[in-house]
Amino acid sequence: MNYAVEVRGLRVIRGGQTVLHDVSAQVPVGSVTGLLGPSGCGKTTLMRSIVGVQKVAAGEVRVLGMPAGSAALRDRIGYVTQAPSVYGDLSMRENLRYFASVLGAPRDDPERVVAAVGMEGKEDARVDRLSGGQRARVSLAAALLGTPQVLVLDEPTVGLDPVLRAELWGLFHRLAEAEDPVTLLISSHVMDEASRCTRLLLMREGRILASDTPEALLEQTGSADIEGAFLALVGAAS
Ligand SMILES: Nc1ncnc2c1ncn2[C@@H]1O[C@H](COP(=O)(O)OP(=O)(O)OP(=O)(O)O)[C@@H](O)[C@H]1O
Repeated sequence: MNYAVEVRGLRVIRGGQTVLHDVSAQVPVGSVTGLLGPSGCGKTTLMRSIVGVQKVAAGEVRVLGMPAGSAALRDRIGYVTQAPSVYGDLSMRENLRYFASVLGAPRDDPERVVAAVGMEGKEDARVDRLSGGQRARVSLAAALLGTPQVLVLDEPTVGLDPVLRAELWGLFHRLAEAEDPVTLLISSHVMDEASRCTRLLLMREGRILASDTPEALLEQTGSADIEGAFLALVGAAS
């Protein structure tokens, strides 16, 4: 299998505590990989390590074959944090033009990404006057500029209504299935989003509990849903 992200023996210490213990994980190219686990288990820390903004104590993180944080990865990896990463006092159009110029993305790229996230007609409203879900889509649009090969999305669907959530998952799959596939790593603490992923990384207390397809995890644990599989794996590990 071809991997877009490879993590080996990763240890991260934050605030004097070890928050990732010897984590190893792979994200296959063109997969929609869900990073699932309870609040505080280390999902954001693992994502920060993958995008190269986290100090690591030990281990190795490679993205598209290069060490995480390499300059060559800057325009190949898009990262959407939980906190809005766009300017509230600018419009969506102004934000996208600004980020496109920083990235050296094509001039018509802002238009393309506005359409990709279904925000046509709202480009000129100030971002801080948009709803939470609309603001989430502005951040996602900014991450799509320049056509990155890897997208790392930290809880992108939190607080969104079910229709919008389904639309965004549809967009994630279209990106993954495109001719030049985008690899997506998407965190969530909502286990019922697991069924929308092609692969899962289940995390608990700074460790990877399991890494497989949703179907394989259900079969392996004999569970009816991923929440049941998670509990079975926790039981087996303790
Ligand atoms: N800036 C920080 N300084 C010290 N410790 C931190 C810091 N940020 C996070 N931590 C700790 O690291 C651990 C992992 O946090 P992390 O944010 O990676 O979890 P998470 O799974 O993403 O949680 P959530 O789903 O709530 O966002 C937690 O125990 C948290 O308290």
